[in-house]
Amino acid sequence: MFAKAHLQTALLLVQAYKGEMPFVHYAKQYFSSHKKHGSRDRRQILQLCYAYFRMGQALPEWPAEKRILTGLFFCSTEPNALLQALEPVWNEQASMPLEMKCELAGCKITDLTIFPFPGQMSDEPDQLAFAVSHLVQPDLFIRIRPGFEEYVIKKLDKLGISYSIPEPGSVRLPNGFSVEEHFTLNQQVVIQDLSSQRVGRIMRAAHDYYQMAEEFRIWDCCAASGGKAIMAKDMFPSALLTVSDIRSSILENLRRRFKEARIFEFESLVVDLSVATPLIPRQDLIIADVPCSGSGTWSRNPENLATFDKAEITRYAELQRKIIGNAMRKLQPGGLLLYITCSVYRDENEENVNHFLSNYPLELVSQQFISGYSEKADNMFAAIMKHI
Ligand SMILES: C[S@@+](CC[C@H](N)C(=O)[O-])C[C@H]1O[C@@H](n2cnc3c(N)ncnc32)[C@H](O)[C@@H]1O
Repeated sequence: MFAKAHLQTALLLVQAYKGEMPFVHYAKQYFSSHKKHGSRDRRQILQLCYAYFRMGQALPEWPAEKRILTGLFFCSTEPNALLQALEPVWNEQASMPLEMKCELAGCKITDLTIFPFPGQMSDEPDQLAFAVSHLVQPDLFIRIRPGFEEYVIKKLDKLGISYSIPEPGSVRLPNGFSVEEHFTLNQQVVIQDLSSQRVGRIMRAAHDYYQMAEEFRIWDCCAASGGKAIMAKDMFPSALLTVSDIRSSILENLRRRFKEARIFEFESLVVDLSVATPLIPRQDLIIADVPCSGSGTWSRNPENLATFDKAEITRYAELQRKIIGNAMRKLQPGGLLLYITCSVYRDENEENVNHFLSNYPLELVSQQFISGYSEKADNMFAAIMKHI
């Protein structure tokens, strides 16, 4: 009976939500003005809402209630109490392959065009596999900081949890594992998606290929709280690091994280790169992990699958061009520009790289779609360009 009431609340929420803020904040506001929902109710309602969002653009002609239930069925990998209460016949088949679930639900797997604007995507992903990957919540990944490899693995073994090592230094953990309870966050390990860690390997390869000195200048020009910057410092400890971001509050987070990470020597500054270039020396490596649609990470915030506005792709692509235009003024001849997005849209990725190559003295070293969708990880794009 509660499940049916929760379904009605979820229906109300998903139909009222228009993408005005992250859904988690929207739902929080709703629950704070509707105190009758206890924590178990809230969990179930949210589960139903997210099941709906994970259906994204698929089967738009189906009524919203049916899309919630179908989403719940498709997202369930084993029988569970909520599905049992709402669709007991489907619950018995919860572990079936997706193709068979589709038959049972009255659709075909090719109807699962979950992802918005697939025609705008970079060529790389297999569109259907990519679309249905959004039915699954990605895993949690940590990067082990240099010197703590043995300690972390021993501790994970001792805890007896199920983990795996997709690549040396990376650990895949079950969602819900409390990293901070067991490790000193940022000192021993950093929470960082697998694809983001792979960007580090691209950075390392380019550095080694060009035989750059170990002591060189790095500028992380869109640093946020410093995920890429900490990784860069772990790879090149003697590099002279500058970090900047448009938001001073996020740089405060960065400074706290850097302290925990025992990184004390760096310059930090607030700068809006869409309109200005900071007064800093020319750099050997600029890391530009630019603001983007985030479309490669929508498995983590699936409400975007249902609400994303196409005009945002152009808005981001233009902002990215402005940012690179100003950052370029500080790239040393012979230096490297590492352009990164967590987008799957061509305009933010390959098209922007073409624009940079045509407008600045740059040559392409490599560009790569870092595909995470088949590994329960994010999807990213990275291009390395050299100042000629
Ligand atoms: C994708 S995030 C960077 C993530 C970060 N590199 C990491 O690994 O954790 C992009 C950052 O760009 C910043 N940003 C947005 N617009 C900007 C601008 N005009 N100038 C400089 N930074 C900007 C945002 O505040 C955000 O922190």
